[in-house]
Amino acid sequence: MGSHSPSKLPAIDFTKPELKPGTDQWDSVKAQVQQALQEFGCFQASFDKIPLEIREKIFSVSEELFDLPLEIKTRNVSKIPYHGYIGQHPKIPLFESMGFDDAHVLEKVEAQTLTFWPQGNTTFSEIIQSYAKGLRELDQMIKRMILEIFQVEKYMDEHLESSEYLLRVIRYKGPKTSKPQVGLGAHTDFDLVTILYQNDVNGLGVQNSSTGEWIDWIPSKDSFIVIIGESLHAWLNGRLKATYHRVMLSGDKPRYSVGLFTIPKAGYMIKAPDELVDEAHPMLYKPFDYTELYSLRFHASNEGRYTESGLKAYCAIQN
Ligand SMILES: O=C(O)CCC(=O)C(=O)O
Ligand SMILES: [Fe+2]
Repeated sequence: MGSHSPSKLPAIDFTKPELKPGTDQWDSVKAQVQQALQEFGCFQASFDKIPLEIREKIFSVSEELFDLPLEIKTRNVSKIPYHGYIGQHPKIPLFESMGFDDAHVLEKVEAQTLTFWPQGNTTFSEIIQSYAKGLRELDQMIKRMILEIFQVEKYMDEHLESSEYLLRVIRYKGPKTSKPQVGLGAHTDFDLVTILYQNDVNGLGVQNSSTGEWIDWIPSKDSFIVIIGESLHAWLNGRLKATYHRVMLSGDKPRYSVGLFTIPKAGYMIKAPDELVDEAHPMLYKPFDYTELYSLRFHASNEGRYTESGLKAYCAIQN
């Protein structure tokens, strides 16, 4: 049920066994998604298709990865800014992150694993891959529901074909203070949809897109946070806002989190479909290529990715 009160994030249950398009259950969950997105711009999803063991181990294998020497971690490189290793950044000193492109594909993860452990690390690659593969199912259900809500579900195949998955594991050092410190400043993500999961050290806050109120997320082992990114905001011609979120930390325990990001493929132009453009909703953004714009934005700003949205600055249409 979408249990709402002003300072609690809507919670939606995706654990129903027969959650298939066209069923009553689907429509009832979709109605909750619609309400949550309209009122809040974000929600928490419970989802149990990833075995609990994998959900627990994702943090211990992350720890193993982050405990590697820096010169090994920095082998995690990517053409796209922020997809590879990030750490020791003066603006976000507590934060460290590594990315895995196409993490749901075992061979891809295995190949990347070899850059960290030349002799291989089967446990590591299998946990990463099964986590990403399981969560991809949730991502695709949510995307289909969103397209149905705006009656553009005929574009579902195009969405699936034009996007790819990036899994990022993140560690925040405990700041060793009792007063909360910034782990990651308030920002929107630039992708389509992000699904976040974390260990038992809280810290994520999300902003209600209607009221501006910040809500601390109190997670549980089977709940994930679903965040709308700028690329989906643009593709939907503004029907949904991108979700502002941030991480604040206190104490000395490290916080581990993991994000599944859906990224439009390089070369794919994000452009709102005709069905979503009319007199009441003039086209908001010029078509853009995620990779190109993201790189441009990243390089143009000293703060890298952690600035406010660059989308308006680069491609807003003056209506
Ligand atoms: O650590 C988290 O929960 C949030 C991470 C995040 O917002 C990001 O990497 O974009
Ligand atoms: Fe984010």
